[in-house]
Amino acid sequence: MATRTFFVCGNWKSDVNTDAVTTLISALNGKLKFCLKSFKVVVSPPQVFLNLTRSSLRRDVDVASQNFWMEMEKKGCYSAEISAEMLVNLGITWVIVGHSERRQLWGELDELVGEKVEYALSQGLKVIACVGENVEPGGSDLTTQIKAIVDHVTDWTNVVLAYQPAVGASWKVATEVHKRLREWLHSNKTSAVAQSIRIIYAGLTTKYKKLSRKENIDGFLVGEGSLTPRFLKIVDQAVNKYYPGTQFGEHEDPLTVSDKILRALRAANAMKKDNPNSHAQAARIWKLERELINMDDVLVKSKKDIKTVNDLRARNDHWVVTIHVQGTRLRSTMVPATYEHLMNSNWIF
Ligand SMILES: O=C[C@H](O)COP(=O)(O)O
Repeated sequence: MATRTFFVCGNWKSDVNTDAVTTLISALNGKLKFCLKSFKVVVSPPQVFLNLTRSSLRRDVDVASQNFWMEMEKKGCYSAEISAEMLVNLGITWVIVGHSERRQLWGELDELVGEKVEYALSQGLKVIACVGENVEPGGSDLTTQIKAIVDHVTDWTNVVLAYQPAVGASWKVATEVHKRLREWLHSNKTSAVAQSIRIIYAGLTTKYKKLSRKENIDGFLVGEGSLTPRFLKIVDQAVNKYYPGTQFGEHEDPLTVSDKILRALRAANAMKKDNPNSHAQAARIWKLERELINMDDVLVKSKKDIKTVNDLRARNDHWVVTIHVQGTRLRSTMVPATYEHLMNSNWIF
C-alpha cells in the first residue's frame, strides 16, 4: 500500500450558519480522541467562520479556506477580498484553489488557478488544488487543467490534488480517472511525484467505503456530506482502510512502546493524585497493565524486538516497568511518576 497520508476535507461551502458551524465543531471535537498522525482531517468553512472554527476546533484538525485573493500587482485596495497573508495570520493552513464552482461561476481560468497555487505555497499555505470535468461546455480538459497547476509547483509535499468528476459520474469512473491522473504525473513529472502526491475524490457519491479502498484514491473533498454526522462516518470508513475494526475517535496510530507506557503512566499518575491509597486505584492500575498487554499486537517499528510491556507497578513515587522481549524479561525500569518528569524525561530504553 502506498504510504500517502489519507486526507479527508469537509467543504462546508456556503450552507452553514453560526449554529451549524458550532455543532459541527463540537461533533468533531467530541468524537476525535487521538491525533491521527497518518490520517489528515481538514474542514473548510466559509471565510466568515474561519476564525471561529480555528479558535474552537481541536488543533489536530486543520482548517482550509475555500478561496483567497491573490494580489496580482502590488498591495492595493480590494474591498471584501481575503488575502493569503490574512489566512496565514489567522492560523489557517490550507486553501482550496480552482474549485469547479470558482471556475464556473467566477470564471477562474487555468492560468489563474496555477498562479494562485504557486502564490499560496509561497506564502506557506498548503493547497487543495481542484481539477475536473465539471466545467462549462468549451472549458479546458483535465490534462490542460492539471498541466496549468503542475507548471507552478516544484515541491508537492504541501499539495493535494482534488478530482471533481462530471455530474453523475460513477465510482468506477472515479477509480479509472485517478489511475490515469497518476499515470499522467508519472509520464509528465517523475515517478516519485506520481507516487507521493495525494489525489482525492471530490464528487458526489455514497461509495466512500469502496472508494477509500482503491489504490489511487487518497481521500475525499466532501461537500454536502460534510454537514451532517455522515461526515464522521465517511472518515470512519476511510480510517478503517488502514486500521480495520477501528472507528473514528477510537483509532490511534501505532504507538511506540514508550508512547504506550507514557500514556498509561500519565493516567495512573493522575489516579494516584486523586486517591493515593485506595484499592480502587490498585484495580485501575491492574486494568492499565491489561490494557498495555492488550496492545501488544502493535509492533514497535524502530525497535522490532521489543514485543511486550507486561508489568506496571507502583512503588511510592516511582513506577516499575518491566519489558518482556519474546517472552523473556529484558529489564525493569524505575521511572519517576510526576507528570513533569513523564513529560520531560527521556527515560525509556
Ligand atoms: O467541494 C466538494 C465537491 O464540490 C463535492 O461536493 P458534494 O459532495 O456536495 O458533491
